[in-house]
Amino acid sequence: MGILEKIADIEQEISRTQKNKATEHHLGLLKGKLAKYRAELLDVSTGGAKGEGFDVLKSGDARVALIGFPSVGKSTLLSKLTGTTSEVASYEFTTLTCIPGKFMYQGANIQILDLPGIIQGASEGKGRGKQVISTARTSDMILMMLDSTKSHAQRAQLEKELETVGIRLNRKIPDIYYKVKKGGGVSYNPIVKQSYLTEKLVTEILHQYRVFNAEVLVRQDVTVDEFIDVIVGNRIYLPCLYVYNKIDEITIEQVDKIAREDNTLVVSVEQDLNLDELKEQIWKRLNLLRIYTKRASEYPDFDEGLILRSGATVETACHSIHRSLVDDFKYAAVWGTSTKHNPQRVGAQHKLENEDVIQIFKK
Ligand SMILES: Nc1nc2c(ncn2[C@@H]2O[C@H](COP(=O)(O)OP(=O)(O)OP(=O)(O)O)[C@@H](O)[C@H]2O)c(=O)[nH]1
Ligand SMILES: [K+]
Ligand SMILES: [Mg+2]
Repeated sequence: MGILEKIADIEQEISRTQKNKATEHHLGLLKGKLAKYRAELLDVSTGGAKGEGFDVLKSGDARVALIGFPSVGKSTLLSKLTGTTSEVASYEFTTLTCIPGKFMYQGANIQILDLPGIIQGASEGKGRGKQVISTARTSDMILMMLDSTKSHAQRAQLEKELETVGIRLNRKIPDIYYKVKKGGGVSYNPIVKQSYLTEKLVTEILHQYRVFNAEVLVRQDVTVDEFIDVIVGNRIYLPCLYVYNKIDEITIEQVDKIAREDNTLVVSVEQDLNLDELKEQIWKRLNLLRIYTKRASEYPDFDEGLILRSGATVETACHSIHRSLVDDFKYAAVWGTSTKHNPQRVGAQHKLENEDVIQIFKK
């Protein structure tokens, strides 16, 4: 039996099995097996999926991947936002490769990738699915474009394709410490009460992956799927914005209903509706910091700024100003929300926040 058939079998068995306390353990094991076959299929663990993506040079401060079914308006958006031309047409699969473009927002240079439309079964290699998904894995954020005139089910279908290949949307990395050991068996330590995991289930799932000695420290109440994610590894956690396009074709009541959903924005790319808000929402989800630098007895330069990743420290800022600055670094003065007083004298490990102003003092 091929892997695809094995996967289909297990999926069928999972959907046939009633979900209750008595079947929980069995279902957990099935999920473990399913994740294993999927990993084999995609070969992500061996790096097979790498390099299969479209080879587009990463440039700018962050990368956004446009994912959606055919003809939802992805290329129309790329052309509008970036001025790069990507062919737009009313027929499906107009775009057959990856077209990069970029736009500036809040001083950040944001790269956006227009990709071929994906179809159901993409995760198994249908269409250009594998390439699109591999490229999506290299991005910092997914912009999932949906057609607001079409069935609402499209969103769940696309989410499933991405889930299948280990992309987790708008979710945090489960707080589990997991380490494979040389001996001593499986040591399972839940720090908080678990609703789904048991020592037996954890041990048996690990056995499916031929892991017989490991330390598992679970620091939050997790689902079986979250546990499996940690075991399989190679998961990618990305922010996702759901963008419903073509609202010019639906009623105001319908627009209102869609707009109320989480992480969702309604737009009409063609009619220029809500595109400024779209840029703002992209910026927010990329979690970038804009930091201003200042010289002694001068005002900060609010036109120029450093664009850093969330979590960046004063040391990171030094690096992005000049390579050798860290060596000469004595201390920094910081004004902004990251400090108690303004200015505050801080060391290299001080964490910066958006819109902080920083002045570096050298030895
Ligand atoms: N009514 C309406 N039509 C739009 C809007 N945006 C794009 N379209 C139309 O939707 C069709 C598909 O647009 P594309 O940009 O080619 O869509 P795509 O998602 O890139 O399609 P593929 O590359 O084939 O996957 C075109 O006929 C566009 O004119 C919009 O806001 N409203
Ligand atoms: K199209
Ligand atoms: Mg296109």
